[in-house]
Amino acid sequence: MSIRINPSILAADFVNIESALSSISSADLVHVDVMDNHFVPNLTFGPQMVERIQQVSPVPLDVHLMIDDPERWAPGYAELGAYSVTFHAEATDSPVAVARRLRDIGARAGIAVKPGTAIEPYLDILDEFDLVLVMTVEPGFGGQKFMPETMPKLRMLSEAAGRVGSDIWLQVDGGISEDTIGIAAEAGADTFVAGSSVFAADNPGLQIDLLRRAASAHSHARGPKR
Ligand SMILES: O=C(CO)[C@H](O)[C@H](O)COP(=O)(O)O
Repeated sequence: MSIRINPSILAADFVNIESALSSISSADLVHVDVMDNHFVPNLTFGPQMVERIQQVSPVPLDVHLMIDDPERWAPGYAELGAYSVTFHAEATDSPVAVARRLRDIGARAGIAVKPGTAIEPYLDILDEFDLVLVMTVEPGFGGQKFMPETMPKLRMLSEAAGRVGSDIWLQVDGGISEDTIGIAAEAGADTFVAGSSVFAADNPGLQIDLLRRAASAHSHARGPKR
């Protein structure tokens, strides 16, 4: 199974963003956290900054919208060229409509769930999405502790995706390090967001390799591990 390591620039030096981006050129995508201080109690940046990141990034953008009203805002991130755009299930009553709009524009459409949000309502409509993000911390801040109690959701997603033969990406975000990435890979994740563990490392490129190796050692075909 393909493994993707997506460093989160939330942990990067925003004043030296271009050099931070060049240090992670061996990553698969760069994870870009958009926060509006309404959906989460933190504020980052909006489309103008993301467009600039898109222009200078050596790898495609994986945009994670922690914002209200994704119906209004999400399409703009797809239009500026983000490879994937993920919005929160808790922020909309029309997740399928938002995902279809993102796909129409040409982005991979992702849906994210907070640690306390059930995944069952989405298992039968997985084909509407290209990515499901299971948050492994409460969204809003980097540097938090990985929550292993979120792993049953990944196992359910992995089984459901295996049953229907979907190539959907199963992403985790929050507290991902060499110590925790294997737990998430074992549960079925294939796409890993890592902020502090990559950008606090002396050599972010080497850290990406180490994370990739640790995930690969625990990854297995979709469904329960035999
Ligand atoms: O979405 C996020 C916070 O809401 C961040 O992407 C996430 O927390 C990554 O940071 P770290 O790896 O330091 O936990």
